[in-house]
Amino acid sequence: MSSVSCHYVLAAGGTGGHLTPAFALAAELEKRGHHVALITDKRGSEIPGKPDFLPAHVLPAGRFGKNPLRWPTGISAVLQGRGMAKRLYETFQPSAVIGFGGYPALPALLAASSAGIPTIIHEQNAVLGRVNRLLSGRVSAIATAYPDVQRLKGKYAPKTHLVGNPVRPEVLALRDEEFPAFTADGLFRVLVTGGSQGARILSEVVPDALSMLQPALRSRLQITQQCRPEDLERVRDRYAEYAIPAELGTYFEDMQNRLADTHLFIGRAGASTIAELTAVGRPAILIPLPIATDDHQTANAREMVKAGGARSIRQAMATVPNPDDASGTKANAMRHRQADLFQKMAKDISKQIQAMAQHPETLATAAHAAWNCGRPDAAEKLADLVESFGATPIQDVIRVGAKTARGSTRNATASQGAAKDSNS
Ligand SMILES: CC(=O)N[C@H]1[C@@H](OP(=O)(O)OP(=O)(O)OC[C@H]2O[C@@H](n3ccc(=O)[nH]c3=O)[C@H](O)[C@@H]2O)O[C@H](CO)[C@@H](O)[C@@H]1O
Repeated sequence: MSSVSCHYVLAAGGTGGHLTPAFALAAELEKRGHHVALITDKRGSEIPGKPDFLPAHVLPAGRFGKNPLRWPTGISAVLQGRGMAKRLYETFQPSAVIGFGGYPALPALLAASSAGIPTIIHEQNAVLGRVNRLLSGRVSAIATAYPDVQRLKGKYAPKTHLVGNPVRPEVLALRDEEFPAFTADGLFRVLVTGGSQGARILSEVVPDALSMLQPALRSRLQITQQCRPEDLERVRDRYAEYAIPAELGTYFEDMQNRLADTHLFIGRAGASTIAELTAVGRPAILIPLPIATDDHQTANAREMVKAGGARSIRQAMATVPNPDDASGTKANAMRHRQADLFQKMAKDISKQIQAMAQHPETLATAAHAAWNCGRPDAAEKLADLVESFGATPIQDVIRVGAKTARGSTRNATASQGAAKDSNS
């Protein structure tokens, strides 16, 4: 740990998936006496949970969709963002800039590397994301959440460091607590979430899956389920019909309390979800989002499944069409097919729950296997890596000219130091 107070800039897209680890790193760096600023988009500057000490600078989001006609707008936003980032660095004088993926990270890291400022990217998923892939050749170091990251070129291994995916301190605090006794109050508590946005498929299949459990298990169910706002009433009715007690909400702010009581999690395999389940040690049935880029949620789930901490179920359809959108014979046939697929998925999920939860010890063993996959020191390891680039305060690194060459020397030296510390 460095005793020198430095300045760092974190850059992340404005969604929970990118910002949660960025906030955790910001908290760790602040605790170590450093000054931290955030570059994000408009959504990120307004997101709940942003630490008060972290000033947010909003860059225009330069998106590159599939339509090449829109690319000029994206390129112009990146150039504009790069200029804004450069001006920020001139006053803030960061010792390193750390990107967490998402579009605002692209101009922020391009500006840093062209100014000779050391750059680090953090990849939360088990597949390298689009922005991180674009930046991977230029950056000083790559921090990963998983030991194997698909689409990360082997030639970058020397600058790649496994750190894990930092989670919120209040969730991490549960790591040393015992798995809740399955029989203490007779209840079997199941938590269902679909990532930060919720997932419609869970509303469609989970109530049915739970209703199919054998009576001994079903009669002890206590459900907490996150639903999309438009699904809330339908899911409430479904649980009422099955006489299964359920607390529903569109977003639970107190995830630490929910996880503390949970015996089994059912939901998506987003990066932060997996990091939290493994930090706390909760067994899971994971249903990866089938349309996630490069199927990264299936890749995220793999380590936990292999270890015995989770079972993974493939979602039958890529999308769930709105039942109100279609009419006529073809639409009816489609609805029947969809209902059959949902029914099959519900049966699958039910079978897996039955197998996992039939005996308290099976569930506790899976919980322990999940716990073993956790990387609770992710924020510290990432902060160590960051500090290895900023132990010596830089004064004039922004003055272009000699700085690119100087930056690369610093990068190489710091990267080697960090490799010794955190490459495991
Ligand atoms: C739909 C989508 O594109 N998801 C991507 C998005 O994840 P997304 O942000 O949707 O999902 P994650 O699992 O990474 O994070 C969800 C976060 O929301 C929290 N939560 C959830 C529900 C709730 O009621 N309360 C609550 O606090 C969870 O505890 C967790 O911290 O970025 C991740 C990181 O790149 C990717 O892995 C995901 O594939």
